[in-house]
Amino acid sequence: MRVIVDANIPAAERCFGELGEVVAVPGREIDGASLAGAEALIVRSITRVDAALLEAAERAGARLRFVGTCTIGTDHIDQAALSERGVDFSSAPGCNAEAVVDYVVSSLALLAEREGTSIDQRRVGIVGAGNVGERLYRRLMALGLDCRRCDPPRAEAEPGERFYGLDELCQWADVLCLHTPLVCGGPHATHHLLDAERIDALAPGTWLLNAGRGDCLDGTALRQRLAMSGDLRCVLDVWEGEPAIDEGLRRLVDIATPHIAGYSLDGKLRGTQQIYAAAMRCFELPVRLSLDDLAPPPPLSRLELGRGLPPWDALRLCMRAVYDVRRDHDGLARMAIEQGMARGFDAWRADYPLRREFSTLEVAMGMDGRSLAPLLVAAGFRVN
Ligand SMILES: NC(=O)C1=CN([C@@H]2O[C@H](COP(=O)(O)OP(=O)(O)OC[C@H]3O[C@@H](n4cnc5c(N)ncnc54)[C@H](O)[C@@H]3O)[C@@H](O)[C@H]2O)C=CC1
Ligand SMILES: O=C(O)C(=O)[C@H](O)COP(=O)(O)O
Repeated sequence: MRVIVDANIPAAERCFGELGEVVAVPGREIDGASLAGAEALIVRSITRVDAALLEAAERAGARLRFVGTCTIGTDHIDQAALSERGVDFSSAPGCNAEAVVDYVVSSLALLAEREGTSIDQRRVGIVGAGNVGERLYRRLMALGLDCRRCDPPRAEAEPGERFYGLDELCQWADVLCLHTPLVCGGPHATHHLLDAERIDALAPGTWLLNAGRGDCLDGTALRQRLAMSGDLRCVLDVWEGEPAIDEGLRRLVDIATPHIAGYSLDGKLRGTQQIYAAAMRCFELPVRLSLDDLAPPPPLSRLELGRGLPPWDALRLCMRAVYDVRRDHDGLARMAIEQGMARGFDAWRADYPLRREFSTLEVAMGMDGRSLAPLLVAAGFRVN
């Protein structure tokens, strides 16, 4: 069997090699011709799998029976077009949700440090409380922040849970985190959910983060507000028009990264493993590999904290030992200068430096440091 995989999928050969010949193609170059003879296609989010691609693939002699995306988001997949052709489909729900939460916590801590404040005084509004948003909600609440959620589909399905309307949340929050999927129609559409009117209404000093999908936020309206008054702090990981993003907007935001919030090795491997398992089930083969077989030991597995550090300084130190979001912000800025915006955006992602999740680090501390343990555990570390 011939399996076409996005070249940016770790452990692809090891996992999908169990099905047959694995051919790696850069995600943006997967077209009908490259699918000639293929029975399985494994992508990430940058390959649009729609009727046009499937028709071109059929003309080139593909006999697709399985399509999998090793990502949480599915807006790049026309699932109706697959189902019409009887092609099995699977995505990887939740695979990199922990990594996105690490990214957000790391970014909030950096903004607070730059302002000389602490994040535990902030009121955080989370828009989209699914695998990512709900984990973020729990982590931030455990860290002592005041958080509220907006999720109309969940509000309808779970009348016992407390959710807030978007406008109410925007008024209340001084930090707004967007974690919605891109949904283009229907009662809960998210395209430009944060439109010009809502962006203009944000109170000065609000911190705005988007790690969902770029099209959920009107980037032109945000650029105009930042250019006019510069009174918001912004963290953008996702953008309209990726990879050729608005360079003017990139320069104006405080933390600008190239859609890597979920790019921990753990998150990527979890995605690969979930799709490997789905593909094996589709072809009625045994699932032999687990995440433990794929994930190497982390380069830093244990850290011993000395005495006397204030709690949030200790936390920042542990976070930076595992992941420092400034690396990705600086990396994108450098790549944009060296290679131009679109190529630079993809170059940083294709050659992404190793990153592990907070949970891979065990923090040790002496008896007098025990009071730090709850904070570190709340942030996602293991302590002993
Ligand atoms: N920046 C990155 O690297 C990553 C981005 N993502 C994006 O984040 C999105 C969310 O991920 P998950 O939480 O895992 O997905 P999920 O499907 O578990 O949750 C999405 C949540 O959004 C809610 N929602 C839908 N429409 C809404 C609306 N109009 N307003 C508010 N909430 C709404 C849903 O009810 C659901 O609870 C993904 O669809 C993907 O597009 C995911 C992983 C990595
Ligand atoms: O899982 C998702 O959804 C994401 O947004 C991915 O983390 C994005 O990764 P790529 O598909 O861009 O490699």
